[in-house]
Formats: sequence, C-alpha cells, structure tokens
Amino acid sequence: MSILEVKSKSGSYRVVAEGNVLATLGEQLQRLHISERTNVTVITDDTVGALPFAKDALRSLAATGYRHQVLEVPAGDHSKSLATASTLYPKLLSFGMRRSDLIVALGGGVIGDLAGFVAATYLRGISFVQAPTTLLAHDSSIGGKVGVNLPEGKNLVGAFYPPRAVLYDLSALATLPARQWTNGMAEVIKHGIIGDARLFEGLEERPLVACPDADVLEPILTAAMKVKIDVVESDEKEANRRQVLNVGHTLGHAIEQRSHYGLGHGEAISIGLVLEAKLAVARGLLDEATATRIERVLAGHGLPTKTPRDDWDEVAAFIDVDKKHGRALWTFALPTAIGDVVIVDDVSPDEVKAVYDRSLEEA
Ligand SMILES: NC(=O)c1ccc[n+]([C@@H]2O[C@H](COP(=O)([O-])OP(=O)(O)OC[C@H]3O[C@@H](n4cnc5c(N)ncnc54)[C@H](O)[C@@H]3O)[C@@H](O)[C@H]2O)c1
Ligand SMILES: O=C(O)C(=O)C[C@@H](O)[C@H](O)[C@H](O)COP(=O)(O)O
Ligand SMILES: [Zn+2]
Repeated sequence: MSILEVKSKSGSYRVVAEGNVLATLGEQLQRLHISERTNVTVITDDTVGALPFAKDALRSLAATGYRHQVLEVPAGDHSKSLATASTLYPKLLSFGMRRSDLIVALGGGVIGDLAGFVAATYLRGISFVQAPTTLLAHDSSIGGKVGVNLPEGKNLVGAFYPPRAVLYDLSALATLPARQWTNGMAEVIKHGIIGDARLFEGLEERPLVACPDADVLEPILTAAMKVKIDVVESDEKEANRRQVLNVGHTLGHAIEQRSHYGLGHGEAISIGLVLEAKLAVARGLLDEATATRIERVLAGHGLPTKTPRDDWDEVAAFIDVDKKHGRALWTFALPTAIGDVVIVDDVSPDEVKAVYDRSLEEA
C-alpha cells in the first residue's frame, strides 16, 4: 500500500494505492469526511461497470448508506466528448445532485477525464473522486487535468480541476486485458524518461510485460506517480515546467487522433516518444544511443514504435492545435537524457516533417 500527497492550490489530496480499496469505497468516503447525506453519482463505462470490483464498490456505498446512482457510457475514447457529457448533466439533475454532492470517476483515463470534466462544469463545479482502474490511469488520475476531445484535436476543452482524492485499487489491474496493460506501460516509461533514470533502467533490465505481484508493482507505480506529483506540484496549471509531462504527446496525440482511436493513448504516445527522441537527436539535444534505448525499452514492452504511414498534412493539422504552441512555431517537450526533458518553442513544421519522413523510410 502506498499513500502519497499531492499539494494543490485549490485543495491538496491523497493518492491511496492499495489492493481492494474499492471494496471499502463507502468507508473511504467516510474517511474523507463526506457526509452520509451526500448523493453519489458513479460514472463508469460499460466494460468496467460489469466487473466484480465495480459491483463491490456499489455494495460498499449501499452498506454505508450513501444514496447513489451509476451512469455508464460506452467504453473508449469516443465517449470523451461534449456529446457524452451532455447526456450526463440531465441525469445528475434528475437524481437531485446539488453542489454538496459527489461524483466518483470509476474507470480508466477516459472516465477520469470525462467524469472530472462533468464534475468541474456541473453547477459550476462539484467534488469528485478519482477511482482509476487502468495502469495508464496512474497518470491521468493525478494532476487535475480533466476534459474532452473535439473532432479537431485531443483534450481541447477542459479544466484544471483536482479531485478530492485518488482511490487506486491495484487489484482492479488484474482484469486488464494484456493490450491495456501494455498501453499503460508507455506512461510509466515516460515518467522514467522525465525524471527517474533508475525507474527507466529497471524497466530496461526487467520489462514489465504483464501485471506482476504487488511487491513488484507497487514500487514501480509509486516511482512513476512520484515523478508526476513532483512536476504538477511545481507547476499545477502548466505555465511552463508541467509541459515536460507532454513528452511524446505533440506527435503522439496527432497519431492517436489520426488512428481514430484504433491506437490506444499509450500506444500512440509510444510512437510519439520514439519520433520526439529522433527530433531531439536531430536538434543535437540527445545522443543517438539514448534515443535507441528509449525505442528499445518501449518495443521490449510490446509497444508499437513504428510510424504509421499517413498523410503528413493531416498529421500536421492535428499537431498545429496542440495547446503548448505559441503563435508562430511549434513547442515540443524533448528528452536530453534519461531523466531529463526540456521545452523547446522554436520548432518548425519542416523540421518535424523531415524526422517524420525519415522514420517512414526506416519503417
Ligand atoms: N488527465 C490526464 O492527465 C491524462 C493523462 C494520461 C492520459 N489521459 C487520457 O486517458 C485516456 C486513456 O486512458 P485509458 O488508457 O485508461 O483508457 P480507457 O479509460 O478507455 O480504458 C481502456 C479500456 O480498458 C477498460 N478497462 C478499464 N479498467 C479495466 C479493468 N480494471 N479491467 C478490464 N478492463 C478495464 C475500459 O473499459 C477500456 O475499454 C485518453 O483519453 C488520454 O487522453 C489523461
Ligand atoms: O498531466 C499532464 O500534464 C500531461 O501532459 C499528462 C499526459 O500524459 C496526458 O495525456 C494529458 O492528458 C495531456 O494533456 P494535454 O494538455 O496535452 O491535452
Ligand atoms: Zn498521456
């Protein structure tokens, strides 16, 4: 079990990472001093909602006397939309959800982002608890970024809205399909690249290709979450340093969206990390050998590393709407070493196209 604290200007919160924590969801809410008169809406997806740990969580809410409802959306990134959010607001109203009530986001990053966005906007904001159930969500449940996608780009509408707590049930990871495990490893590896060389080296030596026992999982997950917490505490609303968490994402988000979500977020970010390492090499920021290590560790975890063949102009249109850019050139978070990422804001589209085209020749 690990308990981490995230300091936030709008209210600090705890990350409780523990096996079977969802089976005591009601007691966990009581521990957070959430009154038993609070109405609770659990937002989940139709895959997670059917799993035993979700049923246990609802049983616990009932046993502790919380009046609650469950709202299910279809699983997948297509649900992270304004259209889906619009179907949820009336259901909150008809259940009598007031400002003092609570949303629980039970699921992976899609549910955390969507339910967090609904919590941030309904009645101008009600409390929410993150109950992440994927490996990838060790990233998405921390830091308060909530939002939805637009057809024009990922996460273009949203807010910085920290949760009241993160209740991370590590036993829930046991039911993750193999591909979802691998998908989540991309963000674990990313956290090593950003700020923990030992984490990265450990994954090079012993790839984590399936959910291991708790004694192996916990230190790795804790190390990854600590990198994220350190960065978001230093720059909660991404004025500058937080942009390092976006390494691999400038290209990765564009590739993810161009795949129409056929690629998972982590899979697309894996390809983005490889490409952005190559861009860093082309700029003289990173040595070739380290870029090769990044590619190998991702491939060693079964993640895709080859650039999908696509029309550059279509990819570039998605890169162009990235929130990090200023008015003229593109901004990227680029690795300079294992454990260090810098922000560069003078990248020209032609430079990126050259790296992109070269990677297609190598594929
Ligand atoms: N807010 C942030 O800081 C942040 C960070 C990283 C990623 N994200 C976002 O997170 C999203 C990706 O998250 P994700 O990869 O968790 O996707 P997801 O939420 O779609 O979950 C992936 C799949 O796994 C299923 N699933 C979830 N938990 C399960 C379990 N325990 N057992 C079996 N199946 C389970 C889901 O139903 C879904 O089909 C993207 O939209 C990405 O943009 C946000
Ligand atoms: O928390 C952050 O900051 C991140 O960048 C984490 C990313 O892994 C995540 O995918 C996030 O949703 C990206 O945010 P965006 O601002 O690039 O849309
Ligand atoms: Zn991400």
